[in-house]
Amino acid sequence: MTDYLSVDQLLIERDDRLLFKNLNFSVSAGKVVQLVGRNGSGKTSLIRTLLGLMPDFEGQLTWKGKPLHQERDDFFSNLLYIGHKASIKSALTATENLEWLTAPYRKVTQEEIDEALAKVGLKGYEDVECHSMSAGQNRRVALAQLYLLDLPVWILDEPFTAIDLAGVDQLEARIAEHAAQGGAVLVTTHHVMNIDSLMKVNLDEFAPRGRHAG
Ligand SMILES: Nc1ncnc2c1ncn2[C@@H]1O[C@H](COP(=O)(O)OP(=O)(O)OP(=O)(O)O)[C@@H](O)[C@H]1O
Repeated sequence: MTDYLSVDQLLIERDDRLLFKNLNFSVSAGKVVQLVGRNGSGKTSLIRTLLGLMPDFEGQLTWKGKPLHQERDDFFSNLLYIGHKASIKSALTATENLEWLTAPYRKVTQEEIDEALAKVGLKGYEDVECHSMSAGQNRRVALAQLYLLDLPVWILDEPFTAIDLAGVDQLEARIAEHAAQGGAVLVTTHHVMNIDSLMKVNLDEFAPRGRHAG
């Protein structure tokens, strides 16, 4: 089983305040890692650290067994990251957003975009500017990338936010399908997921004493 990303003895602080330490886990082919923890426990900080946006940490981060900082190009060319804010530009249409978001990877056709938007329940919204869509619909536009890009590793920060029940079921099924096909997923969510290949990492267990949830 390919270990794509590994976190070894990771310690992260923000403003000299320890968020967590001694954190170890791997994001491997065929697995879904669900990152949980109370608000402020450091889930987004951990993702930002993996993305190279927070250089101050202790411990080792590896990509396919090699130091992540030396393998950034390979990491980013294999990664689909959908952040908490989902990177949707409100002045662009759903189609234009998806063309823009997928451009670094490959040229997608209008037909592919139409199909992906239909899969996330946005048939008929192809040419609608995102400022006239709801929060959940905006998130669905971002999630359409999960049907357009063939990248093995997904990092999804709170992907279920603002999504209705039907959308939640569909997203969960898509995540499970990706893992079943050999993909690897790191997802932060408080949503309870029923996925066989799921492994939970609870950051509260790695927080300093006295800062556990409760
Ligand atoms: N921009 C920032 N500058 C300085 N400190 C920050 C900043 N953003 C967050 N923090 C601190 O880092 C800690 C971890 O925040 P982070 O956003 O990583 O937590 P989280 O687990 O993702 O939280 P949530 O569940 O609320 O999204 C917070 O307790 C906060 O004190």
